[in-house]
Amino acid sequence: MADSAQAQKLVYLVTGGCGFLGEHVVRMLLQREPRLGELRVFDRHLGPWLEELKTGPVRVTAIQGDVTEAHEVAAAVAGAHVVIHTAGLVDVFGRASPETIHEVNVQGTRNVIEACVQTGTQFLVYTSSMEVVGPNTKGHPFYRGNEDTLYEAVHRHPYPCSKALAERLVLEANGREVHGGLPLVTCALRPTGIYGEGHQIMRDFYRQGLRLGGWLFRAIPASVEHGRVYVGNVAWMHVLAARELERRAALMGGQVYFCYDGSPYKSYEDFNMEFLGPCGLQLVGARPLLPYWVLVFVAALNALLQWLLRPLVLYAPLLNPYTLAVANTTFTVSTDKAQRHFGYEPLFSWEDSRTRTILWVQAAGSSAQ
Ligand SMILES: NC(=O)C1=CN([C@@H]2O[C@H](COP(=O)(O)OP(=O)(O)OC[C@H]3O[C@@H](n4cnc5c(N)ncnc54)[C@H](O)[C@@H]3O)[C@@H](O)[C@H]2O)C=CC1
Ligand SMILES: C[C@H](CCCC(C)(C)O)[C@H]1CC[C@H]2[C@@H]3[C@H](O)CC4=CC(=O)CC[C@]4(C)[C@H]3CC[C@]12C
Repeated sequence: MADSAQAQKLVYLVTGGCGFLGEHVVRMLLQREPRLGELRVFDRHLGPWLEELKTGPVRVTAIQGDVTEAHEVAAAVAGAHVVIHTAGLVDVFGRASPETIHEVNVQGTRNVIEACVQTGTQFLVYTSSMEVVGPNTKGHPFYRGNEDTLYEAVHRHPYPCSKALAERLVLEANGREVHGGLPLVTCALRPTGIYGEGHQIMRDFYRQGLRLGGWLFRAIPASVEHGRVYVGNVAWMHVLAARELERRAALMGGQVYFCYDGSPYKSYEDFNMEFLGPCGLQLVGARPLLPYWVLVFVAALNALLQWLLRPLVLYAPLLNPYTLAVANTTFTVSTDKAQRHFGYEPLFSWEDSRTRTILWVQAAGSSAQ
């Protein structure tokens, strides 16, 4: 009986499977989930790289769909054993409207939950974010905190608001009866700032540095620590959590886990230099070159320009009051909850993560020339 249960092949669905994190989750499942029988990759935009995966031993089904369309989600979820819901609109730059962010991140998540309930899918892993906790609007530091650290989570920006609401929906859905009578088991993983192969903002910083003759200019004090985690380890954590939800339902159901690994605690810019430095860039200044009030002023000006220009053109620079506050507030985690609850250990050391990211930045940078 135990043998036949072990031999059972499972159907996994990854929403947002063609995004930065989603692609790593998809590839990790194919490499490291022995019970995988079929992998459904659901995304609004399917990547051409999916084709090469279709020649392997696991059946890979690409599904072009929108999480805001309940019927499309239900069709994709039907018959799946496990859903990893990573699709989301990651926008802190004002590219999308608050309504669209809410629709994708909150209503999309509601659709995924309801689809699980209607079709009898029992296991749901949700990609949440550190942003559901903070940094808060008051700029309070969160220093080496864990899942139980008390922190005043106050959100105003549409992205963290939407992630917090969606996470709550997922956690509250734990224990709901799904079609067939069994309970839904859910958990939420909260990555800090993810980096690694495919990280577009890192690539943009690299290209910007190249345009400026190899220089980047420090804007944030080196003393402000920003939590970062390697994409391969975040993907591995999703795969392990999804695998262990069944065996450890009572312990893991309804729980949140920060994503962590051995990446060093550094400021956002100093951390990026771990990769951009070996690619030939230099960060100028031991201290920020501009006084903080100038950055606050430019960020506010950018927000005003975005609002004024919106009828004519989309103006969405990296610097705005929200991104400045996030980059300028210490937020780091120190926890072993995922290790205690489901045996997570980072698959990639810091050295591996760093080397892989450097190689990718070099390749991505040269392909831009
Ligand atoms: N990038 C980061 O540093 C962090 C990301 N996260 C979360 O991780 C998840 C993945 O983020 P990334 O990979 O960075 O973003 P991404 O933008 O690269 O990937 C998101 C994927 O979701 C898909 N998607 C968006 N709207 C959709 C819709 N309506 N229907 C179907 N698919 C849709 C996109 O096409 C994309 O492939 C998100 O839920 C995000 O909130 C959490 C913490 C940090
Ligand atoms: C773009 C910011 C850095 C620019 C600062 C400037 C203009 C002074 O150089 C990024 C700083 C921190 C990033 C965010 C953070 O890593 C946490 C995140 C979690 C998520 O769930 C989504 C992405 C993000 C909000 C991430 C976005 C870019 C930064 C704000």
